[in-house]
Amino acid sequence: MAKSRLIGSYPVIGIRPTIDGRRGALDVRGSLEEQTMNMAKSVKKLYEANLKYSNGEPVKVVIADTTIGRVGEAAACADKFRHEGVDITVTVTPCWCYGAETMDMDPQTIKAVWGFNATERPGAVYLASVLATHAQKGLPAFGIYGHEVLDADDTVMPEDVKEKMLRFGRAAVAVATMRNKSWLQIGSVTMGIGGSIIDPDFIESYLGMRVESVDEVEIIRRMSEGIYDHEEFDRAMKWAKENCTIGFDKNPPELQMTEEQKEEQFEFVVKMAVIIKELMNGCDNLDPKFSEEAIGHNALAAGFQGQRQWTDFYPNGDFAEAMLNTSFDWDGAREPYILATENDVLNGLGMLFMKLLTGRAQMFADVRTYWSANAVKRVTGYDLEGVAKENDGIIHLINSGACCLDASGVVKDENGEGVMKEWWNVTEEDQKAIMKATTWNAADNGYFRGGGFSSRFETRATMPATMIRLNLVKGLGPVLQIAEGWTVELPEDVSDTLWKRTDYTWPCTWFVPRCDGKDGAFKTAYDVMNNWGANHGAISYGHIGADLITMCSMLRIPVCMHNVPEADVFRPAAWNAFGMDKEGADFRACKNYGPLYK
Ligand SMILES: C[C@H](O)[C@@H](O)[C@@H](O)C(=O)CO
Ligand SMILES: [Mn+2]
Repeated sequence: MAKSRLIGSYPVIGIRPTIDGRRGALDVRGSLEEQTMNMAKSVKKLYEANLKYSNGEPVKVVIADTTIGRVGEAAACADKFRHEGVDITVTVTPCWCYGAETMDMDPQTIKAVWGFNATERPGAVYLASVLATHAQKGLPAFGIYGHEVLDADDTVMPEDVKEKMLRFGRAAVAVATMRNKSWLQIGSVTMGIGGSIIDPDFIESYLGMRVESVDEVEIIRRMSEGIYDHEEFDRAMKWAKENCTIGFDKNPPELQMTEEQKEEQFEFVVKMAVIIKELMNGCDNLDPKFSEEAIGHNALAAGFQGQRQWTDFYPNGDFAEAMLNTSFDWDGAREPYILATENDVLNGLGMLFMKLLTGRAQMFADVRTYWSANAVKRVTGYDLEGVAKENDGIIHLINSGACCLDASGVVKDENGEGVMKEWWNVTEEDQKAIMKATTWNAADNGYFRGGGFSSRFETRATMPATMIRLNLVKGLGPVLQIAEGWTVELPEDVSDTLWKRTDYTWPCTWFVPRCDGKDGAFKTAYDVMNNWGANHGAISYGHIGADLITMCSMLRIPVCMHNVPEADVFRPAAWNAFGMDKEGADFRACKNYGPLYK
C-alpha cells in the first residue's frame, strides 16, 4: 500500500478507564476493576476495527496502564499519553468517580466521556458530574450516555453508544490529523475569487496548520532544471498514454492546437502533476543535489492558481488537479491528495475535512446553475422524476479540473449502485473503469489560452452525497454550510442539452439536495442554491453531515446551514448550556470557546 509521505504524526486515541477509588472491607474499587478495564478494551477494539487514518492505516489506540481512581493515576496516565502522542481521549466508567480529581485536564486533547448506564453503580451520575466540571473549567467534552439501562455484567456496547463513539472518533482523528501539517498555496489570488485570498491566521488558529506558499515559477524551474523524480515521470507518461483517452476538441478549428503541440502539452501537464505531488509531500527519489526540494512542504492540501495568469500562457492544471484528487494514479491506488483549483483554499479545506472523515476522493465544483422542473421542461421537454421532482429541481455542479475522477460513479458497490470507495478499497478494475469513463479534452481556448486538457465525464449514477462550503465572514469568522442529497442521472439527451449550454468539456454532475418544503434554506433546491455562500462547493460521497457537525464543534466553526436531522447532531455537552435552539447555541458556544489554537 502506498504510504503517505507526510511528515508528522497521526493522532493517537487514549482510553482512560476511571474508577471509584474506595477500598476498605467491601473493596468497592476491587469489585469494579475488571468491568472498568473491559470497557476500555471494548472501545479500543471498536476503534481499531473501524477507524483508519487517511493513509489507510488503522488508528492507534492506547489504554492507561491502570484504572484511574485518584489524581496520581490521572497524572501518570497523562504522562504516558504525552509520550504516546495522544491527541484524543475517551474516559470510560461504570461507576461513580471523583471528576475533578480524575478528569482529563489537558487543554489540547479532544475529549469524550462514556458513563455506563447500569444502575447498580452510578456511572451515568459520574458522567453528568464530570461533564459539568468540564464545562466549569472551559474544557468541553462529548458525553456518551446509552439510552437503555444495561445489566452490570453486560459487555456488549449498545448500538447508540457505538454510533456516538465512532462519530466522535472519526471527527476527532480528522481534526487532530491536521495539526502541524501545511496548506500549500501555489500562486495567489485567482480571478478575484475571495476564497483564494488566503487567511493564514484562520488556518493557523482554527486548524493548527501552517500556510506554505510558492510562486508558480517554481514549477517551471523544476521542469527546466530536471528537479523531479524522472523514474516516476516515466511511469506517469507511460501510464497516461495507455489510460488517458483524448476526447473531442470543441475549439474553433482555426484556434485548435496542432497534434504536435497537443503532444508536447500532454507531456507538460503530466510532468506538472508529478512536480506538484513533490511540492506537496517531498520526494525521496530526487538527485541528492536537490536535498532541499526533496523535503517538500508537508502539505496535507494545496491550491493551484489556474485561470490567470498561468493559463494565459502555459497549459492548464486540470490534469494535475483531477489526477491528484483521484484515489489512484500511475502507481495504483493511493491516498487522494487535496488540490483545489482556482486556489480556492476555503473549498479545498472543505474537501480536506471530508477526505479525512471518509478516506474517499473528493469533488470540487462550481455550484453553477439551479434548474427548476419547469425550466428543464421548457428547454428539453423532460419531466424531472424521483428526488429531482420531489425537491423541485437539480443543481448543476461543474468546474474545470479539480473534481476527482471517482465521481463518474462508474464503480459499483455490492448492490450494483454507484459508489466512490475509500481509496484503500479501490481495485485495479475500478481504476480501469474510471479511466474508461473519462476523456481528456483540449482545454477551452477562451479560458485557457495556454492550452492543456480538461478531464471530462458525467456522473451517471444516483449516489448519496454531501456538499459543503466553508465561508469566512468578517466580524463573525468561519462558518460551514452542509447540504446532504444525491447525485442523479438524467436521460443522456436531457443532460447533454443542459450541459452544452455551459462548459461541455468539463466534469458534469447533477445534484439534488434533500429539502423539506418549509420556508428557509432547504425549501427547495432553488433555496439551497440561493443561500449558498460562494461559487464553489466541496462534495463527498455519502451522507456525512452529522460527522461534519461534530467535527465543526471540535474546531469551533459554527454550522450556519444544514439539513441533518436534529437527533443526529452530536456536540460537546457544554453546548446545551448555550440554549435549546441548537443552531444559536452552536454559534454562542463557538464564540465562547474560540479557535482551538488561539
Ligand atoms: C468563467 C471562469 O473562467 C470559470 O472558471 C468559472 O466557471 C469558474 O469556475 C469560477 O469559479
Ligand atoms: Mn470555479
